[in-house]
Amino acid sequence: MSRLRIFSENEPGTPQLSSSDRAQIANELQRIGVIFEQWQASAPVAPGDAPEKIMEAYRADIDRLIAERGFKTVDVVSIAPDNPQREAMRTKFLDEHFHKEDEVRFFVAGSGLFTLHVEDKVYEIKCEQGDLIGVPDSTKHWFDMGPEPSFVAIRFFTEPDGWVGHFTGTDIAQRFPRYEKGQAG
Ligand SMILES: CSCCC(=O)/C(O)=C/O
Ligand SMILES: [Fe+2]
Ligand code: NI
Repeated sequence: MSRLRIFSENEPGTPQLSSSDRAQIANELQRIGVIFEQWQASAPVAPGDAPEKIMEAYRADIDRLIAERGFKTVDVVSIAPDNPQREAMRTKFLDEHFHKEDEVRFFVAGSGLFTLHVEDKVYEIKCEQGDLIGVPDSTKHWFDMGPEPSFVAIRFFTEPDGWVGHFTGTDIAQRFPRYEKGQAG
C-alpha cells in the first residue's frame, strides 16, 4: 500500500501524520507542489525485465506524457533483488540531492521510498505500482530502493542529459528511516 508520513526535520522518530489513503496523500503533497496520481500499470512487466521490453509495453503512456508535458528523454530503472549492482545502485540515490528539472517517475511494478525535504518538514512517500510522482524542480530529496530492491520505474526528463543529481552534502538522509527489508509490498 502507498503511504505518506510527514515529520518535522528535527524529529525523525515521530511522524506528525501517517496515511495510506491515496486521496489524502495527493492532497497533502499538492500543498508542496508535488503531483501524486494513480495510473494504470496495465502491462505485465516484472522487476529485472529489460528496459526495452518495458518501453515497448508502455509506449502509448510514454508518448502521451511526452506530448502533454514536453519531456525530452525517457529511461527505465528495472531492478530485481538479485541484481549484482544493487548496493551501488541503492547508494547512488541515498543522500540528499536535487535536480534542475521536475522529477517525474511512474512505478509500473514494485515499490520504493522517496523522501522530500521541504522547508522544516520531511515527507516520506512509499511509492507502489501504479503511482506517478512529480517532484518540482530543485526540491531536496533522496530515494531508497532498500537492500533487496524490486521495482520498475519509468523516468521522464526535460533535460536532454537524463539523470543529473546535485548533492547538498548534508547528513539529513542518514537520520531518517530507510526502506528496510520486508517493508516492500
Ligand atoms: C525511482 S527511479 C530511481 C531514483 C531516481 O531516479 C532519483 O532521481 C532519485 O532521486
Ligand atoms: Fe531524484
Ligand atoms: Ni533524485
